[in-house]
Amino acid sequence: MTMTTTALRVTNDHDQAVELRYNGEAITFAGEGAAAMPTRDRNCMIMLPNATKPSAVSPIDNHHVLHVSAKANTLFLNALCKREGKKRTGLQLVKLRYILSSEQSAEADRFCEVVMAGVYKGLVQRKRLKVLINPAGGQGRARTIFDEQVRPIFNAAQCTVDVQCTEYQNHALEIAKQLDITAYDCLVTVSGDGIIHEALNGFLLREDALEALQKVPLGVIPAGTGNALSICMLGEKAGFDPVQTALQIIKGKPMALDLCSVTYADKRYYSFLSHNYGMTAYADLATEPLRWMGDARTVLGLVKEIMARSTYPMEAHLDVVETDKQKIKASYKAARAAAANSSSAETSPDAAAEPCTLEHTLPALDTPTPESWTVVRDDVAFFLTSKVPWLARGMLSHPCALPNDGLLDLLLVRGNPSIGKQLDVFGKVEKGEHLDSSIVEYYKVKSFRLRPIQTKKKAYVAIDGEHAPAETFQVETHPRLARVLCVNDTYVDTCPK
Ligand SMILES: Nc1ncnc2c1ncn2[C@@H]1O[C@H](COP(=O)(O)OP(=O)(O)OP(=O)(O)O)[C@@H](O)[C@H]1O
Repeated sequence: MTMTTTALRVTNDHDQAVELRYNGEAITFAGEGAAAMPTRDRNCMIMLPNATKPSAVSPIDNHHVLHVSAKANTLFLNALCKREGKKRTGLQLVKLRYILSSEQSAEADRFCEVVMAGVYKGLVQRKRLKVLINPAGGQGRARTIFDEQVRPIFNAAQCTVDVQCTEYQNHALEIAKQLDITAYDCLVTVSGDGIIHEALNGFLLREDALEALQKVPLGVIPAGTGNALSICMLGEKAGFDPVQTALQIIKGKPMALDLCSVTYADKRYYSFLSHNYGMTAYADLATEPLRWMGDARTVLGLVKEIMARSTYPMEAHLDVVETDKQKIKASYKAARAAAANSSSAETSPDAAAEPCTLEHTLPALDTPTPESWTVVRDDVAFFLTSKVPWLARGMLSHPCALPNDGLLDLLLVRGNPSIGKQLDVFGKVEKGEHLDSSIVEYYKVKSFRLRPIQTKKKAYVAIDGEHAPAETFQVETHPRLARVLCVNDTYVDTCPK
């Protein structure tokens, strides 16, 4: 269906006429004064409509228009536009100002209304954001990243921004637990995956946990060392970009996320990323004193483990759904296509889905698992389940993971394969090509129980990248329990051929 074009004639301050045209998909500029010379301020490029050079910003598509309004004879148009210049990439905040005549007020209001309805179709305008910044996250740059790159974009979109810095470990959990869920449209984390883990667990400690998780989606600004969720939503480059991720919060739709309950003998909490045992857990946790090395520390840890031919004994009980790699790849492709179809339909993709519940269905930890479950009793190089395809930049460990299929992807390497074969697997993990290796098993599982078997060598368990006891625990997936603002229908396409 083609939409009629709405137009508004304005003038720049050189008295040149400019016609703004909106066709339902983009704003374009025409007329004598359409050209504009960019002038920069500290945080944004302000296009002053009084110069003569042609503007490179037109057309501005719906996705990139943040706000348009008319007030006291001025039309304000805020957008994110491609940066100009050879070395520049990415998006930059642009603010345009035009002059309206006094008779134009009603016409300008109508124009703004049409544009705002179009560029925010199906979305919440002027979101009320609760922003949690971890000043200790990443290299301690979260506050600066937010103030310099993110806040100006939220302001330009006329969002209400309520900022709070986390002051100690689990502070984000406390804040989410107490949050007034009627006051906010989104809980934004400015840090790494650790703060997201805390916020989700805070929501889950509430009496109204389900309502809170559904009503207040997460928004993710990557400012930590590990930003797995952000990478999975936007890719390795844009997922690390504060501007692209700020736009995602403004223009994203809530995407359902499965969560997992993790049960130990004495506690239960929730995870959203991974459950890790063996050399991959060692590489993550035992190398923490080498943080100064950056990402290289985990590579070093893995190489050390492979060279030492380390194995870790364990007993795993698995509620297996699929073990055939080709079938898993085929259903991954089908699920991606289905997500795209349902999001292009008029009804929201969530409408067709089963309502989520918080019910725990697994047998107690000290009772046997169902007979239908598969038992793996073996020495393993590692046992790594994940809800996300990328666990870190350059680590596409679970290329068939989906945000809301109700399943975990298990990556398993048993026994003690040759050093060459193991190095080959880790060499290929960057692009997810390790899946086809003969030593890699890749399953879809619904739930599992893992019993690490103690030996003289210290064993590590990492849950969502954090230390967890190397004791028996079980994990159950809870489909579609949380929501996160995402500009795509599902995670970016990661499945190899
Ligand atoms: N003010 C604070 N001072 C110290 N630690 C904090 C503070 N606020 C939050 N934290 C803790 O910082 C930890 C790391 O947070 P997060 O994972 O989000 O960032 P990160 O840079 O990716 O960290 P890491 O590399 O440790 O995973 C969390 O355990 C959180 O509880």
